[in-house]
Amino acid sequence: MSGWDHRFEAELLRLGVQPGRARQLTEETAQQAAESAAEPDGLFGPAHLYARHLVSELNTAALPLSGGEKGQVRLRLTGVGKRYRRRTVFTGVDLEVRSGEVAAIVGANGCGKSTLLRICAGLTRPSTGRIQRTRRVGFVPQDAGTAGWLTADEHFTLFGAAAGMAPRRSRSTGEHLAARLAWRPARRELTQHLSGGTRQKLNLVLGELHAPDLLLLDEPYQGFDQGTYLDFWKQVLTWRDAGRAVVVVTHLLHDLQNVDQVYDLGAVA
Ligand SMILES: Nc1ncnc2c1ncn2[C@@H]1O[C@H](COP(=O)(O)OP(=O)(O)OP(=O)(O)O)[C@@H](O)[C@H]1O
Repeated sequence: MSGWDHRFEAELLRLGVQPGRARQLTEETAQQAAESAAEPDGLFGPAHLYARHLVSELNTAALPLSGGEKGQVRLRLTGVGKRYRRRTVFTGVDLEVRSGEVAAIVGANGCGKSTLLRICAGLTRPSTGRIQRTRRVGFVPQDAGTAGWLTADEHFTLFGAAAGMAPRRSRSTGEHLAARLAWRPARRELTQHLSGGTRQKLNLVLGELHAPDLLLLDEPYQGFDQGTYLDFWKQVLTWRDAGRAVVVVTHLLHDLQNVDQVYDLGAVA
């Protein structure tokens, strides 16, 4: 075994993977590198980081769910916790969100709402616990993940391509979804020239472009005017009626009348 393989296996063991399974994963990884005629370092990056990534993937079991049937579980967290170095942000989060349901995550500033949503999206690794979710996930981060030098149409094409959509379909879907938020993207306008609220509309459309089964929204209405805010909640209810599962981080108590369950993260720290 190479030095990389040794470090990889050692990190798997340190992360609690059973010895037989760790050996099997190490051999499979070495084989993949050999088949690609590449050094594992070049193909997978540093051994310890790849081991952590793999363990996180293994702990994130995909729920075998698709389609719009109501009532099926789209997201399940069991005993999920997060620590940053010595600081425990939260522990023991159990949450289940089903198709046709809207869940709100609430709690004081800094209690870990955005961290929890990133964990649900698979972008942050939990320190403890297990996550199961459907494969088709849309994530709308708090800070718009858009590029200032692209137009809205270019965003639609780019994000659509990542989901395997043809350019024309991406653009027409994006424009249709934008219209639901009372926005008609101008053909040549760069995103950097859009208002904050309009950029946030783009962010929301991009999260929904590929018709995900599960939508994860981190305070998605920042910068919206009153009319757009109401359009947004109308849209949430449309998603729910279409059998999607929605998780929304919110600070606004009056939002809670629209949701099926409220998870107070402040209460579990
Ligand atoms: N990458 C990181 N490294 C270290 N600490 C982090 C990291 N990301 C978040 N934190 C810390 O974790 C805690 C939770 O942060 P998070 O942004 O999830 O809280 P929040 O409830 O969403 O806050 P807010 O309501 O202000 O948006 C904070 O103390 C934050 O400083």
